[in-house]
Amino acid sequence: MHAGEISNLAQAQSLGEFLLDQDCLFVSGNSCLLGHGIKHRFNIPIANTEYLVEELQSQLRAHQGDSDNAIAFGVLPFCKHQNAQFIIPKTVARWDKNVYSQWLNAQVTELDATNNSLQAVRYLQDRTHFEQTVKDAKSLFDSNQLEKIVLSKQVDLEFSKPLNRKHVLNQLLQQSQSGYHFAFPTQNDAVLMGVSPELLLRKQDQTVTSNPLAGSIPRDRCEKVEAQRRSVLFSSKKDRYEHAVVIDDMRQLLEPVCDNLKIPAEPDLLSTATMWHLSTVISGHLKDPQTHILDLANQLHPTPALCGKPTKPAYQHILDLEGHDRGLFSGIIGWCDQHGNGEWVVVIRCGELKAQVARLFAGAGIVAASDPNSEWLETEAKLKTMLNALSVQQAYSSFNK
Ligand SMILES: C=C(O[C@H]1C=CC=C(C(=O)O)[C@@H]1O)C(=O)O
Repeated sequence: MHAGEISNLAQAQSLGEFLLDQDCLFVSGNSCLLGHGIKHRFNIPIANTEYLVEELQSQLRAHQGDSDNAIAFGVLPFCKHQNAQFIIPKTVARWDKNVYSQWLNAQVTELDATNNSLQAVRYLQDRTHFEQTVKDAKSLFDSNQLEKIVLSKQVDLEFSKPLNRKHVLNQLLQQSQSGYHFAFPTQNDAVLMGVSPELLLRKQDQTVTSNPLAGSIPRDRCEKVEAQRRSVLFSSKKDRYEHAVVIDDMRQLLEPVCDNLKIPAEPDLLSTATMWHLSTVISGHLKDPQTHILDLANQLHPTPALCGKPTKPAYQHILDLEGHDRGLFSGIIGWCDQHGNGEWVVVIRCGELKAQVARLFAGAGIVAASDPNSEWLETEAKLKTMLNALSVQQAYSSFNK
């Protein structure tokens, strides 16, 4: 199942429609990997990485057909006691991103956007709850139990009519030029879609690349304010520390398995349509060419950008403090082939769309210097990627007044 190349609209149009209940999408740079139809869907527990990789490889072999390099799309949950979901598509094609965007855009009409209003907003963790968890977490830093923890909220948006998922995906592509757009039909008849800014791991032969993010500030329309915010973020001791905790953790895991691991001494700034982040691009050359991408990705996951440091106690405190299962949110999503190459990003700036409800997720890294109110506002700003794609930014704000 070698991925064929789709580079013009005429070629694309001959393929019919993108069907969100059975097609998978993963966008990286100018290229989209598209899986059409479901040949085989399966689950694998993620608690044991060796088992995960062996089972995945054996499923790919069993369903490779006449291909010499079958591809699976998948999503790993946040919790290590749950299962990853995988899909081996009937066909796979690599598209030029612009061609894919035009093709998708041609499948939605303006009518799709109208007459669907926001009826209710239900927080699984509301502002009071979230701010209290930040305060509780701060007492754990005082007693030296933790260096960092990522706390999150989930919110259900209920609409008057079933959501037009294709329209929402189209909006995500139109509104966010950069980032890794994804769509994956989950087992419970929902579609997980979003645009993640954070590359956990890419592997092509012996080369691995990662782009961890941690430390954030919302964007602003005014160029002057933007410049101020960039400089505040870049020089913020609190955000630099939040970032350094993630980088140290990744270095520990990648250094022993890579030759020539490159990690810049200082972070850079990366922007999405709504946020600025501290960002570091890490690259290395794998010592063992046989290493499968999920060998490493499942060990790196969850990094302190989604969980905390030390990982195990942070994870346990997240369960206690948040009080709701994160499910696939803050997991990892991507694809891999039979040679163990692939690309996985963290499941953030996204939503699970099911019938009339969109469940959104947003988290923030908490360290000793965190302020509960600012962290809540940061999570609100992070929701904007999906609120804008759902065209409900204003309606959502009026529910919060
Ligand atoms: C947990 C999220 O963001 C993570 C990724 C980038 C920056 C983050 C931060 O600055 O807190 C978070 O660690 C989210 O967007 O829901």
